[in-house]
Amino acid sequence: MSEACEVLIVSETVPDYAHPGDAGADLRAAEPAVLAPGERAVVGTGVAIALPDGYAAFVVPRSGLAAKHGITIVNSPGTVDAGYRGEIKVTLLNTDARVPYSVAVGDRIAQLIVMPVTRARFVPVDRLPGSERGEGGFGSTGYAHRTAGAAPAADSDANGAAPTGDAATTGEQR
Ligand SMILES: O=c1ccn([C@H]2C[C@H](O)[C@@H](COP(=O)(O)OP(=O)(O)OP(=O)(O)O)O2)c(=O)[nH]1
Repeated sequence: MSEACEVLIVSETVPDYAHPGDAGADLRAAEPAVLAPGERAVVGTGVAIALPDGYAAFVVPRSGLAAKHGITIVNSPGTVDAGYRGEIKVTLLNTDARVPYSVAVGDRIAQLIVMPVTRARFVPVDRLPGSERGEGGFGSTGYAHRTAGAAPAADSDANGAAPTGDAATTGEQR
């Protein structure tokens, strides 16, 4: 892991990294919330930071909450800009179809990953340089393995649209 960068913070509790080597520091709820099945809520964390120039922080879900309770973040990853001085908030979503989820003050609801970011200088051109992938994407390389009966129709994608590109014309296994 690279050297720590200093992040100024205003908060009653400082987000902590649970283990050495963890990428994300846990963000805790500063207010309670109850999410009915399928419902979302914007939950404050009581944390405000000032990132150094050239850095951003990303608000990402906790895998435990996702796997055990179906709790995710609507706009994952939420982007915290270096110039943002407001409270970091988490837009939680309860994806469980039946069970409501309650958030108590102090619950760890998300994690914050601080990263250096590059700003692009966009250069308009008429044609892009060639590449091995070309325009292939959205499943163009197919599936690694499917058991019989579980495979989607070979000639359509998830929306029922016919594929384009080489796989469609060569009959390559998708
Ligand atoms: O999950 C998130 C995402 C964003 N933010 C804060 C930090 C970020 O710097 C600011 C604006 O976020 P974003 O740029 O994603 O919002 P927007 O919808 O584009 O609104 P704006 O017009 O304010 O930029 O809101 C959060 O607290 N939590």
